[in-house]
Amino acid sequence: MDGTPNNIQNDNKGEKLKECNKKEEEVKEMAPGSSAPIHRSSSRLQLDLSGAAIQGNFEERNPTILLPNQSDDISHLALDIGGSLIKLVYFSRHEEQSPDDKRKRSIKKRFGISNGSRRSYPILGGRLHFVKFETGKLNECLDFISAKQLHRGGLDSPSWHSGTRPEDNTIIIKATGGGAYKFADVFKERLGVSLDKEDEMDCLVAGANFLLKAIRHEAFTHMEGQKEFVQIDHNDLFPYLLVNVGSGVSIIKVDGDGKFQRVSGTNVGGGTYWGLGRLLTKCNSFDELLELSQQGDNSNVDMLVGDIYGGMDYSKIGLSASTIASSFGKTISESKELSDYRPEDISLSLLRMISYNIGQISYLNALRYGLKRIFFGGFFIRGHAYTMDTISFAVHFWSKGQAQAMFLRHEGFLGALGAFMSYEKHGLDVLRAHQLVERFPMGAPCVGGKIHGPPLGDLNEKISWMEKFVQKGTEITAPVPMAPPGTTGVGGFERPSSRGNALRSDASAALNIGVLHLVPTLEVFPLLADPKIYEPNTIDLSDHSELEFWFMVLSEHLPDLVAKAVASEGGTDDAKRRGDAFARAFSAHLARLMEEPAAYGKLGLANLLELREECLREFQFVDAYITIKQRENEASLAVLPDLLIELDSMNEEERLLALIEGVLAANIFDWGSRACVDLYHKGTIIEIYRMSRKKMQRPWRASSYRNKDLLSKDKVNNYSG
Ligand SMILES: Nc1ncnc2c1ncn2[C@@H]1O[C@H](COP(=O)(O)OP(=O)(O)O)[C@@H](O)[C@H]1O
Ligand SMILES: CC(C)(COP(=O)(O)O)[C@@H](O)C(=O)NCCC(=O)O
Repeated sequence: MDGTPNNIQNDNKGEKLKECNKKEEEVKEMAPGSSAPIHRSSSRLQLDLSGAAIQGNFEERNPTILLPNQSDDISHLALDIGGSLIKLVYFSRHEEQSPDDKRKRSIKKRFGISNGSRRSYPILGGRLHFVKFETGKLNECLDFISAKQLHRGGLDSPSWHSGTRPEDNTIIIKATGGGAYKFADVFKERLGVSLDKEDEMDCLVAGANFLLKAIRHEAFTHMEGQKEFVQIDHNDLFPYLLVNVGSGVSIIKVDGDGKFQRVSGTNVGGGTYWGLGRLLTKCNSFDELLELSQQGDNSNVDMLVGDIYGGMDYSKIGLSASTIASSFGKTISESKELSDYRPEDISLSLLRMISYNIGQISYLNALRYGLKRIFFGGFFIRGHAYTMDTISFAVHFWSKGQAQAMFLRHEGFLGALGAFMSYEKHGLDVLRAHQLVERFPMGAPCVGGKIHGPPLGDLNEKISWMEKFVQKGTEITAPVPMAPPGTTGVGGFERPSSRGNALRSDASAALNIGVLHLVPTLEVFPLLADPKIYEPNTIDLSDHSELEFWFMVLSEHLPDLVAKAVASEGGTDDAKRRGDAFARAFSAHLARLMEEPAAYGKLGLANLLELREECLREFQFVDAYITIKQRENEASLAVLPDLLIELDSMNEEERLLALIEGVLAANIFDWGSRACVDLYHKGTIIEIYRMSRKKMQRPWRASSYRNKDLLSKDKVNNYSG
């Protein structure tokens, strides 16, 4: 199982590496030409605190602190340089701002206006981005960092922001993984940065704990093709087993924040699958190898129990005839060459062998420590349905259902996130789930199971790419292979069911994670009974008929929305082009979600509508309903004096009710009534107000709130957002 000297305890782990690290740090901390150590502040998030002042009332518990000299454009980068892949997590404070936003901010700055948040720094609003490169293509990674100037954020010098860089001021970036040692010189040479090395196991645990505590719907189970998100109770998270399947596999018992023990590991991991697979199949990429496995039949390569027992089960010990008795065992008894075997079969056999093995070793370790929950991370998992099913199957089978395999959406980024967390004062650790909002770049549609298109910086590029895409007439598909349930019952390693003709879309070249928007100003509605279990989505789209219904609603409504969006931008040719591109991108994402509702995490109706907004914004439609809003505002203002007279004539109680109903009428009511939407087309907002107060039936009072006739498709026409 393990048999290696790898079971290092947290307290003595990596002493040598640490020592070497320490020496380097000592050198770093000495100011040149002096014996005095300088304060090593460069590993902190770079906040310019000069001129900081409390704004407003000093007695307040959390007064706003104004940082007048703080640049908003902080980027912050952490790396995990592994045996196979380099993972980057970087933070951008205010990326992609319009010049207008910048102007507003500089005005605010000039007049000393804070961002309005009651919470004070150091909690930062911004975005966390996740990117990966192959370690063998280190130069691409360096080019990326350099092009985006991500390493700038590592420089703790106010003067940097004004453009001068003192010669002796070294940029320091947090990094973990073996490559932080191996490639330290290259980083120094190419980017002039020093890698501040963090222990890999520390980082994996910190990353996993952060994700499990801070991100809603981070963990999920995957059994027989079914993905189910698991709500983790923060107070009942520890202990758990963390299995990181990277090039090799580390198995860690986690008891708390910073409290863990690496209890085992195995050298048969992701590197084994990819390395052996490449040699045996001549595949050019990991994804190609994984894709091949989808068409494989491992019984051509593996020796099954039935092969040994003349087609019979060995039921006495619980093994069916189709159970793999020996991976690749069939290849010894035949006088065949490698070329006589189908690469597809080899890939599948290898994938099953390694996944089962990892599942089994993990289970044994869970058993050893009495743990019920096993979280699997690392890029070997690749969001790949069949891999996850296989691992889950092994854990379930061996533990007789006592232990559970769970997977993490940010599977490959645990280490990089942990390295990021090791920057002091980024404030991330105190952010809570509701302050992290995940958004997906909507510009590039999904074709053949892959999100296509280059990383587009410029909208024109995005549109011209979209045009090419349309010209080609490429069919938009997002196949989700779901073979019929294939287990025969007597146990053993049967074939898990999520296998089919093509790779699942979330195992495509793109990552199935978005950008994490950190919004520290978001607060939980104080009257919620239990914010932890509150689910804002009243319509759960994991019910496929519900999803189909909404897919149809949104698709049918799309031309109308595009027309409005184009009109909102003056109906110009450019707006038409953008509208067309938006429609294609959004349709492609809808198609993907139809095939795989959980592709972007747990999906509810609110997410779908938010996704549509996001997509509109990506094609630079600021507000598709602006012209209608203007029309409504004008109409409302015209009748406002009469309305005020009417309200004034009421007694206080009546008036309050009328006011509340009026506010709701314009917002909630239109979500539920076809009649209301008809009014939009014929009348004005004020008419809706009057109608809602007089004779229209309120949909939320109807016996069947979820009745689809009441929840008409027209409710998506609402523009109140
Ligand atoms: N594009 C890819 N290129 C190479 N390996 C990949 C790729 N995508 C997934 N993998 C798998 O992920 C493994 C690396 O996982 P990762 O968690 O990044 O570990 P490491 O830190 O060792 O690089 C590879 O060994 C391979 O099995
Ligand atoms: C040495 C490693 C920690 C490096 O991490 P990786 O780059 O594979 O993510 C890992 O490969 C590992 O745990 N290997 C297993 C070695 C063993 O326990 O047998």
